[in-house]
Amino acid sequence: MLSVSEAQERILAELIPMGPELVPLAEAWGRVAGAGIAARLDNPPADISAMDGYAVQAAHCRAGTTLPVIGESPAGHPFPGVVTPDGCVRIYTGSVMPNGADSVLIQENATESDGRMTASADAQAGRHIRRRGQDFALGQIVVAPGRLLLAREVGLIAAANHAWVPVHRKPTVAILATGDEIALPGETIAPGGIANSNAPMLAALVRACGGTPVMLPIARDDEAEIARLAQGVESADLLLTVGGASVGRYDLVQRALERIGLSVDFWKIAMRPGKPLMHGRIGRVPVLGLPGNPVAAMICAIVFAMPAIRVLAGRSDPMVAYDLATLGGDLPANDHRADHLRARLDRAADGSLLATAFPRQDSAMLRTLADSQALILRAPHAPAARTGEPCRIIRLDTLSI
Ligand SMILES: Nc1nc2c(c(=O)[nH]1)N[C@H]1C(S)=C(S)[C@@H](COP(=O)(O)OP(=O)(O)OC[C@H]3O[C@@H](n4cnc5c(N)ncnc54)[C@H](O)[C@@H]3O)O[C@H]1N2
Ligand code: MOO
Repeated sequence: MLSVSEAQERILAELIPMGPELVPLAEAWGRVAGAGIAARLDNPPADISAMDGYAVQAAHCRAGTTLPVIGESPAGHPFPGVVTPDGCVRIYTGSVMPNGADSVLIQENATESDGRMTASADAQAGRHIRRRGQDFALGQIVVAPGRLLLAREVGLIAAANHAWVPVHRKPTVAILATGDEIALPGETIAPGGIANSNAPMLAALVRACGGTPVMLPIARDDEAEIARLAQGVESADLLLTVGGASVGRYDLVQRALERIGLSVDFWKIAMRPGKPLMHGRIGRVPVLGLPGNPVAAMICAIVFAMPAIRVLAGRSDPMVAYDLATLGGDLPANDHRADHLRARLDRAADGSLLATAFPRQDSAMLRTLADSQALILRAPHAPAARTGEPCRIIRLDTLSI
């Protein structure tokens, strides 16, 4: 069976990021930069005062010096003249420094009366001045292509004087849940039935990765029906199926999709939960066949679908990050499958993260998954581990899922 990292490589290998579109800056949050975004001006655009006070020549403004106030430089209205050794200009935070001045004496160190300012401290050359271009300069790329645009990037792009932003189009991700027992959440559930938790959960994950989910109708355990519902998939950028992935008589997804041209890349990986994961392609559309057990479906989605959707969405950093924590409980030796243990995260007294696996790790227990802040990663054949030893984790509490 394939390892988790081999499976990730094969899934990501052939994905092509979505093409570009322009969106208004106000719509850019959560999107991915589709091109390098260059500054359209210097920031600050001129030497600017960082404080309220007086623009002076430092060499001629010592404690006790009195200088005439020859003018004012309010923000947005630069002083047109020049500051000479025997004068000063009233200035404010955000005002352009007048020519000739090399320092700002803050007003707490000055008194003004009858148009004259008297300093109570020495001015220092260069003090309280924000230099032109010290944040970024005209033409510099301030946001690289592939960067996720959050509030800070939106502010930066605005400061760089753009009203429109080139982004990648959002990938459309079709979600096909299968199974005779699956009912819509809220419906009366027939004996033997179960509410469709997987499709809405996966749809939410797709959104968190920057994609647009499309929930197809639930397919019964019938090859022809599964094939028919998946038929329109050419208009999507990724197909996620869920359920019917294993070896039972009614696990029909692979055979059904082969009817509409599925070519299988791999099926089954050395992972728990998630062993029956399938990867393939229908025409140009990549397909991930997720197992039906909800926790297995979600963990496969985190480990494989998240990076895949992020690649399609244009992200240059698609992988889900691993972190280090300390084990909050003992763990037994692992078998040949890479394990992903649902775990609580706490802070130790020194501030470090403590990860404690829940005692029951059944792959149908969604409440345990929802109450987990992390997955503890156990490598194939990892020996037993003791409380206090280091462990690798995937943090769930920082993924917006
Ligand atoms: N003899 C074997 N049996 C199983 C094996 C195996 O290797 N040999 N693998 C097991 C593993 S591991 C998993 S995971 C499951 C995966 O099975 P399927 O992908 O075929 O999933 P189903 O049989 O369709 O469903 C499993 C379970 O999940 C429930 N389910 C399915 N879809 C949904 C949904 N949309 N929302 C909520 N719950 C759903 C379903 O009712 C079942 O309870 O196979 C093991 N078996
Ligand atoms: O993927 Mo399955 O049991 O390993 O849930």
